[in-house]
Amino acid sequence: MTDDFEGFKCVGGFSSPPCLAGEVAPDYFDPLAVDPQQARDVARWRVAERKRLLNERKAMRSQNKQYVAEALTTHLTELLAEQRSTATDKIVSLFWPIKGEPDLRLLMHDLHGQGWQIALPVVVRKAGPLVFREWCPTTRMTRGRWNIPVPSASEPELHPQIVIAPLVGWDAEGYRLGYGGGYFDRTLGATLPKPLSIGVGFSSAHVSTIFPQPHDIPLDAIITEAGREFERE
Ligand SMILES: Nc1nc2c(c(=O)[nH]1)N(C=O)[C@@H](CNc1ccc(C(=O)N[C@@H](CCC(=O)O)C(=O)O)cc1)CN2
Ligand SMILES: Nc1ncnc2c1ncn2[C@@H]1O[C@H](COP(=O)(O)OP(=O)(O)OP(=O)(O)O)[C@@H](O)[C@H]1O
Repeated sequence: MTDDFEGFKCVGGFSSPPCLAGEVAPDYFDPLAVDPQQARDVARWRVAERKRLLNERKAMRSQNKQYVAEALTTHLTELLAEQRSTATDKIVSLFWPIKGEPDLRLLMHDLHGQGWQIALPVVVRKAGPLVFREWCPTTRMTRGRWNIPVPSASEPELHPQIVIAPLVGWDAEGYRLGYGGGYFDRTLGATLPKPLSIGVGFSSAHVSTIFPQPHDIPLDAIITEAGREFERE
């Protein structure tokens, strides 16, 4: 490599940050670049779609919700039994139900009884990755951000191999719509090795596409009361 930059518009050297790549090599194509207008349109669409899906979920009869939680428990029990043989640590994260999410607390108890360690997500930093804290049936819960019940700060931090994420919406390519904080994407994007990610929610929360953006990380599987709606090859 030569140090002669005469021919280049940018004379900063070859260690230019990626945003200058187009100046160093004019034909450079940035696959992660987004059209700002399009990004704004997608963000606006997501706000409206979340609202619609959350209202629909709110209106669901509690009998139906209970049926969904039971069916999800059956499907997840089966899936986790398949994972059991390969999982070395047997740590799975679930969630404490909020805003009409399926209540999988009985599953949390069952799995704990089967020897799984259960972790719950905690927002420790706004716009940061989630931290997971250990939960067991006797754990004292406190209120975290947005009043979400979380294991108290004295509980140990865990690194789950399997992350079960609640869905506000989902599409058939494994993309998830959540509450709009970007927390699961940030967490999955920052965790190595990447945990197995499973989205769970209502079959009726299917949308034809969530218009995935570069920050969206597709899940490995999507489970609803109808069974495995999506599974990565
Ligand atoms: N049960 C459960 N726990 C979870 C999640 C989840 O989806 N479900 N999370 C998954 O990521 C994290 C919390 N993420 C959340 C992100 C936003 C809002 C929320 O209510 N946002 C407000 C807007 C507030 C603001 O902008 O300041 C709202 O939607 O009205 C709630 C949870 C961690 N714990
Ligand atoms: N890895 C990331 N790095 C930086 N910003 C991110 C990342 N992931 C998501 N975001 C930002 O978070 C915001 C919300 O993202 P998105 O609409 O995908 O949230 P969500 O998946 O519905 O929310 P949640 O996971 O909290 O339930 C977006 O503005 C996005 O730019």
